[in-house]
Amino acid sequence: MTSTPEAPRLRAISRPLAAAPPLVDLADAGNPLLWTRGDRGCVGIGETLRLTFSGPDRFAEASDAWRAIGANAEVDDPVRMPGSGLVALGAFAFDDHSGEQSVLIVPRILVARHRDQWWITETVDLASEPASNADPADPELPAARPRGEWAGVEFAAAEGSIDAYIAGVREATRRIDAGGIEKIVLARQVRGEVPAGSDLRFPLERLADRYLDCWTFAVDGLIGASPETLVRSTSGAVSARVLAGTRARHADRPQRDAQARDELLTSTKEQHEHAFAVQSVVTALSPHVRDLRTSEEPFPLRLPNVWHLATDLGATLHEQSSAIELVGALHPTAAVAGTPKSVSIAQIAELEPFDRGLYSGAVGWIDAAGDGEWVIALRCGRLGAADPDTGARPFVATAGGGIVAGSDPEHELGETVSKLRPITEAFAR
Ligand SMILES: C=C(O[C@@H]1C=C(C(=O)O)C=C[C@H]1O)C(=O)O
Repeated sequence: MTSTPEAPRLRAISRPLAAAPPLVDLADAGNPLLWTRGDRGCVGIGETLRLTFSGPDRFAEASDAWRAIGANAEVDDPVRMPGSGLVALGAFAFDDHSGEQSVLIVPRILVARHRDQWWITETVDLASEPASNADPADPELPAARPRGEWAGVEFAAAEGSIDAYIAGVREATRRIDAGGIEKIVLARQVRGEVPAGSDLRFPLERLADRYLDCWTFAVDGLIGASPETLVRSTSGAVSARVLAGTRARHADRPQRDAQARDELLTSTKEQHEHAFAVQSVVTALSPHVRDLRTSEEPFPLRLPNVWHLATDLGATLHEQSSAIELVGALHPTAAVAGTPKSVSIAQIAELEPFDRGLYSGAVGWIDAAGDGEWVIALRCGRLGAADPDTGARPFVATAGGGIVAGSDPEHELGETVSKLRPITEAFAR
């Protein structure tokens, strides 16, 4: 269901900038809207439009709504880059039946950077701002607000949740042994509390500085740094990165670390699981693209917390599919659901005692041309509503992994600890 039956009339004005402060500095301290990796990305300040979606058709409805908004918009964009002009940032829930809403947010001001090119976009809703309609002015770069407090967040697993996770992994392997399913991705959660007045730019800056091969994001309270590009679609070029297979890093013991990497590269089980994950993305993407190619051998992707087995895909878009349509076609991949897809989704609903919400859904951005970049919402947590007395906000982080025949529950638990590290460390004091 979309929350706006008729497309609003938006006006977006983009202008090049000579330079700007670091994107993180410009973000709102309490409700950041950010998408960044190295010398690229964007930050949103204020909100002109928020669309919400839910249910099994959330991607199709979002794609249609965005197309209508684009067709109805006045866009003045001499910058002409992917991500200039009218842009929305968004986050989509994992499950068709999630109680959490998927969103597209058009910020009032968007400051964006692509290497040494900077630009600013201001988007207004013409219905609610008739005065500015008469005399459109160039957008002004807002000043970065001074940093506030960061007292840190400590995380804990809810009582019984680790036992429940272990029992879930055991039951998943039992069901896999019984046949009809090869892989089920199971996750668990830890919870912390963000004190009132905390400046979320502290953890965001840590994520962005440490996880250089990841997209650091903050959209509607979903905060994290994901290594897995679901799809990037810019000017007809489509790419994706598939991850499956994980080992903890041993950054202070180089030999042990190299051994972990080699184990991952030579394990038949991991290679098999990885091939499945790649195949699921190839199958989903094929109807929309031509010249689909993959990196030859899975390569080891080194992140500060884990090694992953990775494959990069590239292709050419052969029809007018928007980035959100591609996301809808790909989601959920075997990396976050399992194989076969529909059976594994049903198993997750039975075996995980919580609604995943936006975790393992998709987070990214789309522009008026339908170009965009979306990652799988991993290595992240979600802020909840503030306590009316204390102002503190709950923050729930989720991480999981693929369970296959022979998976060891303790080992899987350890893997979730490694995958939670980006968040637990970035949010620490
Ligand atoms: C499910 C997660 O990660 C996914 C699962 C992986 C695995 O099972 O090896 C590896 C990378 C991700 O595709 C997570 O981080 O929560």
